[in-house]
Amino acid sequence: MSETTFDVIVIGAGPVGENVADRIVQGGLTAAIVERELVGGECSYWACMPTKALLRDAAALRAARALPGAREAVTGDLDVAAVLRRRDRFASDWNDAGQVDWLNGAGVALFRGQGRIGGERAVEVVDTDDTVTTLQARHAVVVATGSRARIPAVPGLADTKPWTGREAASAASVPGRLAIIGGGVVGTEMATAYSALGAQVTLVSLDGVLPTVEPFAAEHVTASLKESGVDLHPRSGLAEVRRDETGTVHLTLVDGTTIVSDELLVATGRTPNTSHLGLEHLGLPPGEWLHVDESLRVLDAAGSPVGDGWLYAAGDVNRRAMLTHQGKYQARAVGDLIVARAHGKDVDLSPWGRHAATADERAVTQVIFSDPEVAAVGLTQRAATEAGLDVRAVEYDLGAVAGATLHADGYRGRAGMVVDQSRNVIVGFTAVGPDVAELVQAAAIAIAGEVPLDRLWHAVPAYPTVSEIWLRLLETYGREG
Ligand SMILES: Cc1cc2nc3c(=O)[nH]c(=O)nc-3n(C[C@H](O)[C@H](O)[C@H](O)COP(=O)(O)OP(=O)(O)OC[C@H]3O[C@@H](n4cnc5c(N)ncnc54)[C@H](O)[C@@H]3O)c2cc1C
Ligand SMILES: NC(=O)c1ccc[n+]([C@@H]2O[C@H](COP(=O)([O-])OP(=O)(O)OC[C@H]3O[C@@H](n4cnc5c(N)ncnc54)[C@H](O)[C@@H]3O)[C@@H](O)[C@H]2O)c1
Repeated sequence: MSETTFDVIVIGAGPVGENVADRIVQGGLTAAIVERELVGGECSYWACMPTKALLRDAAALRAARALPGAREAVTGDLDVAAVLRRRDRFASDWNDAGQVDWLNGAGVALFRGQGRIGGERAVEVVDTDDTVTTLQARHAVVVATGSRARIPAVPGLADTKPWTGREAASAASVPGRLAIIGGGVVGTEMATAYSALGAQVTLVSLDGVLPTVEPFAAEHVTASLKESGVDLHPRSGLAEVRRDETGTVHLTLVDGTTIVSDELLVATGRTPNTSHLGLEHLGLPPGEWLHVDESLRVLDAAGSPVGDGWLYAAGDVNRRAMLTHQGKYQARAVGDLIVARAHGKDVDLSPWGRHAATADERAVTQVIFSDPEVAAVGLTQRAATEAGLDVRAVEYDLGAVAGATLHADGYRGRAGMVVDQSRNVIVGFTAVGPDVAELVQAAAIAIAGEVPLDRLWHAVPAYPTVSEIWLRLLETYGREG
């Protein structure tokens, strides 16, 4: 019989669970991971990778068309079949053999099946033939079960069998007409992708496009979606929907507008994978997000760590920052913390300390691969003000920066930074424009490093690059003395 006792057991082998387990083994402990679907999770097969592959070819084409010389070499349209084939490759053809090899190489034991808490530090793994294997952890159990699409309770919606992000990411063909509900990140990226792939896209949103980013960035993306022919209903919701016998979807919006479409994508946020996880045995409500303390220990209803603190949660399931890279950052923090506690060593949970996931609160990075891209880190002006900070924000026309004019004719974009005036440090940065994705890491370093503005003047951007936006923002903010 194979080993069933491990130092740490991780439930869910998405990007976060994999990284927790890896960190545990690197720290000299043993780890098992339980996965009910594909090792690699949502990100590898139905989210980050395939969706970015769907967007990339159109972005390259736009870039070529923005240059008079290169434009002449573009003689046709996108080869949609080739785009989808490349997307399949980036989803590893929905085969997790490569990721399983990686787990094996990392020394992590894989158990396939549905994992559920079976008692203190115990995890039951239910196989497809209902065989139950009970695993016992010496130190900790980490829940990294992620999230899935939330389907709102709209009459007829469930019967319509709508697409979620999964189907949008893995579709075998492009529908003629695609209606999208939700103007958040998934809705906006998929409107961009499918519109470029030839679908007539309608986007319905309660609160506009990308409501959580800086308004100037959302305005650029909204204008561009309209220009590319997306039919926007930015202040409306879905009242009812049905799919007729021919497969056509009929939507009625709350304002009475009717829309006819071939497919419907629901992109209205996420719900946690915490049902059937045995949480009720611990007095926790199934189906809810897991609340955690600063060391990512799961808290009970009274706000105390479950048991003596043996249960942790990382990644989407704790809702701190639902992004792969932030979840992997949590994985590194919590993995090292569990190792430290197991060895009786001190843990450092001070802000920016080794075991603290401080960036979840202060320096979340995100790139939205819309057209144009949005790259942001830290707090928006609004979020900073709501957090009680005394901030001043400045913006600058990215299209006026020499590097940007060279990058593409007619470059349109904007960038802004939010400065905490009491400490003279940046707490937020946002850029919108073609190919701004790579700008965000410089800002992340400035924010996480709490680099004073006075010192930032000495980080001289090379000429002529888009990064000269840094100099322009500093000049706009003004230099003391
Ligand atoms: C369409 C879309 C595009 C996205 N694009 C990006 C992007 O470009 N960049 C980015 O940073 N983020 C992106 N995200 C977010 C990103 O996918 C998630 O933040 C990330 O996948 C979270 O990782 P996770 O490991 O916490 O959860 P998941 O990736 O959801 O993995 C959880 C794993 O746990 C397994 N599991 C669940 N319950 C059990 C159980 N009881 N027993 C056993 N196994 C279980 C699941 O099968 C799954 O494999 C996107 C999301 C969507 C929907
Ligand atoms: N590039 C990236 O980093 C990337 C890409 C895709 C997804 N993600 C992550 O995945 C997560 C899920 O994304 P999402 O877009 O599903 O969620 P979201 O929370 O970003 O956006 C959901 C949107 O749907 C709207 N909505 C909710 N109910 C509605 C209704 N009944 N009718 C109309 N609109 C409604 C909300 O107001 C919101 O604007 C996010 O955390 C996101 O950060 C990241």
